[in-house]
Amino acid sequence: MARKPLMAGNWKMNNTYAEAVVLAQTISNNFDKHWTDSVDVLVCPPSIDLKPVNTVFEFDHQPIQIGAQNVYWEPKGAFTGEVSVPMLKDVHCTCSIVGHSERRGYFGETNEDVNRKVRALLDGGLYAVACVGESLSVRDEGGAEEFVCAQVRAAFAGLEPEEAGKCVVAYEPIWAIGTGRTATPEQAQDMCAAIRATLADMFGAETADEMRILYGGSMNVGNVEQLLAQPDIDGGLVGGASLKADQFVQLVKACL
Ligand SMILES: O=C(CO)COP(=O)(O)O
Repeated sequence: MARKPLMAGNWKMNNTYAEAVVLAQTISNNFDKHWTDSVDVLVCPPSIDLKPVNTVFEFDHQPIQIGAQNVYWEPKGAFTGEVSVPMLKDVHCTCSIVGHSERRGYFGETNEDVNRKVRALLDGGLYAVACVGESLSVRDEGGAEEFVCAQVRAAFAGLEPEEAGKCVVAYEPIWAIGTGRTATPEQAQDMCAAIRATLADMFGAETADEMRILYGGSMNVGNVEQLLAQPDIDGGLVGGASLKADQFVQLVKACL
């Protein structure tokens, strides 16, 4: 089964409100809505900018999805600083990133937290973009595949195959994020193949074959073609290059 690629921009903690609106508008102005016949496109701004960014895309009738960078699993209540699945749904998010290495590293997010977030998103009708990836020391010790596949198992523990099938995995080696040092296409492919084998073991080959696995980590217009040419890489989760409208649009076009 041919998987539809997904090109996703993770804006991280960048842009003021005005800058976010200008970036969304510039993407929209340079975007041909027919592209989404063959590629899904997702933008993940800071949560404060989800509504205005989506308003730009909806006003222009652009079929560009918006997603959050993080979510909490409780629906509402006394959880200062958190944002819930119903809140994301209310501003027309289709998904949230969960388990990004920056959340795991700086904010102590655990595999169990990631699993709760995946569960909450699916229960609320949204899908998860679950991030996995090893540090350089884990890779140098030769344990990268085992480490990453354990993260996949933990993120999707307890799901039914139909639920898992809605989700996306993003393989982001920590040593390649924001460093300009991309994994080689072979390194990325090998890991994405191992992730798919893990998904097949958990949910069956048919589901694993449907699920999209993205690569993230210094993806840019210079390396995107080679990465997308790999059989188990179905798109990208892009940080730095997604903050420049022209570059993000080029990355989308590379999926066509
Ligand atoms: O972490 C990433 C996307 O979630 C990747 O970031 P960069 O593309 O800036 O390396």
